[in-house]
Amino acid sequence: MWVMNNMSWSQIINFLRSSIDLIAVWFILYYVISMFKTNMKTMQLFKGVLFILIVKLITSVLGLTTLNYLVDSIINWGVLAMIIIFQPEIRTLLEKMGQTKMTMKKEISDDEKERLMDELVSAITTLSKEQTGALITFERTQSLLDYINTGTKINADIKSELFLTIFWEGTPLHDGATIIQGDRVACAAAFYPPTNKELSPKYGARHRAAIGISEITDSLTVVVSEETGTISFAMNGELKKIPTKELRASLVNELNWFKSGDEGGQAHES
Ligand SMILES: Nc1ncnc2c1ncn2[C@@H]1O[C@H](COP(=O)(O)OP(=O)(O)OP(=O)(O)O)[C@@H](O)[C@H]1O
Repeated sequence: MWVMNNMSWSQIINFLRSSIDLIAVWFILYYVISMFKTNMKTMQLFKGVLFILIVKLITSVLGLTTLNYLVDSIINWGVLAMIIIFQPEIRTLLEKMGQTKMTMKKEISDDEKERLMDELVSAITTLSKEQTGALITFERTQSLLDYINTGTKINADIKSELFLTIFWEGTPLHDGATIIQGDRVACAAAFYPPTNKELSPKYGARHRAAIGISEITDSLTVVVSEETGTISFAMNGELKKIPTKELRASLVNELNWFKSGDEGGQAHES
């Protein structure tokens, strides 16, 4: 109160301006860092930029003019190159800034979520038992619109029969991935950039695609192997085998649809 009494209006306005400035910078940094954390490609970029800045600092301090000139050229052209190379990531970042929660955009009752979970578990379990290869991706906070656009839009209810029909080998849509946005099946036959990681030879193109999308977005992809029927989750660039009995609990846990996180933990296998 004493401080406020002794401040002129212009000082108060300056103080508020600086606070808004700082809060805005904090928000931008927060979003950029959260993007880096979930995206391997941008994480590598972050390390690259950090390396160049350190080299720039060293060359300036030591007065290494030729090297300094070279680093300056890299920085000047690098900004343009980064905008071109990381155009999808920049778009995702801007989209993310304008959204609140992508996973469940509209209010859905817990009963309805239980029903959706039953449909998903039933579909994935059947696909696994019948050794039908499948890729099912759940959008989380980062938009998958770019990848939905590579497939065939469906915008249908989540139904077990729909997944069994999509991934049946006789249909034109069985090749590629199905993407789920909230409580809707957004598309089928989507194409993902495969990972370049070294993987065991037992993993083919389907598993590479699942890991690939999990490296560049924070999505969760369920992969069912055609060869073995094994169910795996691809998240944050890693593949994790999921025993059928744990499928429901693992999905509930990863998708975070239920507030307390433990509803529907029992497997309801059909
Ligand atoms: N880049 C991609 N994006 C989306 N789907 C893909 C991609 N590459 C392959 N697929 C899907 O994976 C199928 C090929 O899987 P492949 O048998 O090579 O993989 P796999 O990892 O060995 O799996 P499985 O254990 O099921 O045989 C394709 O028919 C297609 O449906």
